[in-house]
Amino acid sequence: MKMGTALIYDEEMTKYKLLWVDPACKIEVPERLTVSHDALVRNSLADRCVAIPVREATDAEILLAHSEEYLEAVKKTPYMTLEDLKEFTLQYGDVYFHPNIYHCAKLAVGAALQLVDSVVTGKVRNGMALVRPPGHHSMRSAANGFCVFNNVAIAARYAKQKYGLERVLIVDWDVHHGQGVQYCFEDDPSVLYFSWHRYEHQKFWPQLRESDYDSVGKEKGAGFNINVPWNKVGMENSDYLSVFCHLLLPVAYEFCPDLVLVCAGFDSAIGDPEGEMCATPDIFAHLTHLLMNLAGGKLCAVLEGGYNLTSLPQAVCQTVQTLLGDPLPQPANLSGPCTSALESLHCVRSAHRPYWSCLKHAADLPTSDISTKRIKLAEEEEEKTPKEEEKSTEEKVWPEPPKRVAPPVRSVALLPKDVTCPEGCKRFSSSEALDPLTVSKLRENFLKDADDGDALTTLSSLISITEEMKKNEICSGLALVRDVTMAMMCVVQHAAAALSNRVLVVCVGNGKVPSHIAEEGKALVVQIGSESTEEQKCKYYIPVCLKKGCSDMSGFIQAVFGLFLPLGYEYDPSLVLLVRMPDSRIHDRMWQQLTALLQSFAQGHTLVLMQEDEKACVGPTASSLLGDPAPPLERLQAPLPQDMEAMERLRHRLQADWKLLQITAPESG
Ligand SMILES: CC(O)(O)CCCCCNCCCN
Ligand SMILES: [Zn+2]
Repeated sequence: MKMGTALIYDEEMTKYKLLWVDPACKIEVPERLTVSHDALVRNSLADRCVAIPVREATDAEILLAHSEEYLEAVKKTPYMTLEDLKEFTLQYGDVYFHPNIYHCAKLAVGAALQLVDSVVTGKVRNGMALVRPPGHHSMRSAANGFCVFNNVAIAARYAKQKYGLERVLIVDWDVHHGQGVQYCFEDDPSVLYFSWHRYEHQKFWPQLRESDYDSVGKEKGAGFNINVPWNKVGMENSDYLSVFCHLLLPVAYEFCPDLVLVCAGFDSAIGDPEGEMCATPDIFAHLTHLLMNLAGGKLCAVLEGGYNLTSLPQAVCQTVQTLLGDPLPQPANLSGPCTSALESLHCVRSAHRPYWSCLKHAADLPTSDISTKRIKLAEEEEEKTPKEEEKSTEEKVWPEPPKRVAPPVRSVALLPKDVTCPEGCKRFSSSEALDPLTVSKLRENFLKDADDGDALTTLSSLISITEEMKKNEICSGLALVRDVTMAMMCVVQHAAAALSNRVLVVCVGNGKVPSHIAEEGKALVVQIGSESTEEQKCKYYIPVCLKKGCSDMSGFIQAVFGLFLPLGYEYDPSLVLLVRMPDSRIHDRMWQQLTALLQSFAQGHTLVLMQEDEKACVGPTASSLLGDPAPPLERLQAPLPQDMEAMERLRHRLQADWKLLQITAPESG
């Protein structure tokens, strides 16, 4: 049954601020929290969430990540004079204290722990905590970067200790490196820490050598710390999605976490004075969605940074709306990753090749290893002529994120009469008759025997469903049909021609897929099976072959992340047709993961076609279409080398046409 989304917020955490002049800290203002919460209220998102109260963290909880002497020192701050507070602050970097900040810091930790409790005990499915002070820079015995206690690091330790979780994934999409988290877990294989961050070859704050891609973790923790340095500003949606598809998601699925914690900083969004990036707020809807099928959907997002009071609330709303299960917005401006991002991606993948079987086939370090660039560029920096004044981030403009309207009907089912309709789905019966022209075309084009009334009803129903999707009256649908290939042909023909849709067709399993439907680019057909179907005929028909077929989960998931998702994002369809070919032998869990992940596209307009005898798949498919998190895959063993090499060759061949398939910078080949 559909569980809720927790929202944890208390205005007490707005009751501290900078009491003196400090240019480094002036951006960290109480309004960050009020504008974010007000936006959730204004967009009727707050009242769709389960409000969970904050609480103060106990000493014991804070001591999970901090030293006693540090806690004792911070405990004294409420009684300090302004001069004492200034003096006390001097020992730390880029942070300020206030008589009420200790209280707020305890509430920020407590909020994160309340969120963990609500998600892990199943009171809610997922949730977000809007907190300040942030946490990911604070260290065992030091405040740093606006942070006093490390909210997410404490939450990870707390979750393991209280609930015996074995593996926790921390995804830090804040634009700064959460070095405090890295230090906390770098020798700990049970906590995988992933962070991307503005780095500029160590020139950007906090200018740490250990924030570079070659900090992979220590001793037993080797491989469980992943740093993606952004060596240029201006990173866009494509850069973020490429790193998710080609690095974070394959590794995260291999890690198979019991809980996902997000250091949800939104200073990585456009307009932020710290990040100076160009990714639009709607991208956080996609980043959230791509993480929501890990750990059975157990996802806790905890606010870190975000200093542009326009993009911050927009990104917070995009994140919460996705946690609530609403359809995703069409991703904006995917132009392909930039060279600098590809260099970083390439370096991180090769640095982690020894630790993750999904990266075993990553190419070697590029000859021009970017770490050497760190020194060279720093030297060049001096004599560089001053660039013409860039637009300041505050003047940056971007379109309001599109309204994400959930259609009145979430999912329909076209089923034989004897098959019960899954709860939450609406049984589809073609109410209005199709216009006679369409019917006659169906007869002549698709029906083997023109008098096959049932087939005609099925096909005309499928067409009606695609039309109602087009009008956004239905979000998604599933259909049990006698002949999936004929049904697929019919839907593609109609959708492409009549509705000028771009249709992404994902065929799971062997079987002849008439590639002519892909010819003119109105449909992109990807097919995954065990036979190396004839060489790929054109740019829009892409066969993927797995030696052991679709039952091979690790090979399959690599194809999903390395090929299907990047292709889907770039193709940007308005309809996704997921076809389960007869005897595909795909595991239900993998099928549910695929059904869930494909809802990244076309604002969730997914139509699933299955053979009539696959009644058992109706329930699981429906639950994924209804937005229930797909159950976790068990721990994946290594994908077959020959499959990975074949996919590598395919990716290499296609990347000229499909930029999001690139994982290395052009010149490094
Ligand atoms: C949570 C967080 O990662 O957003 C904190 C960022 C601290 C930035 C300190 N330097 C600021 C320099 C001012 N231009
Ligand atoms: Zn930040």
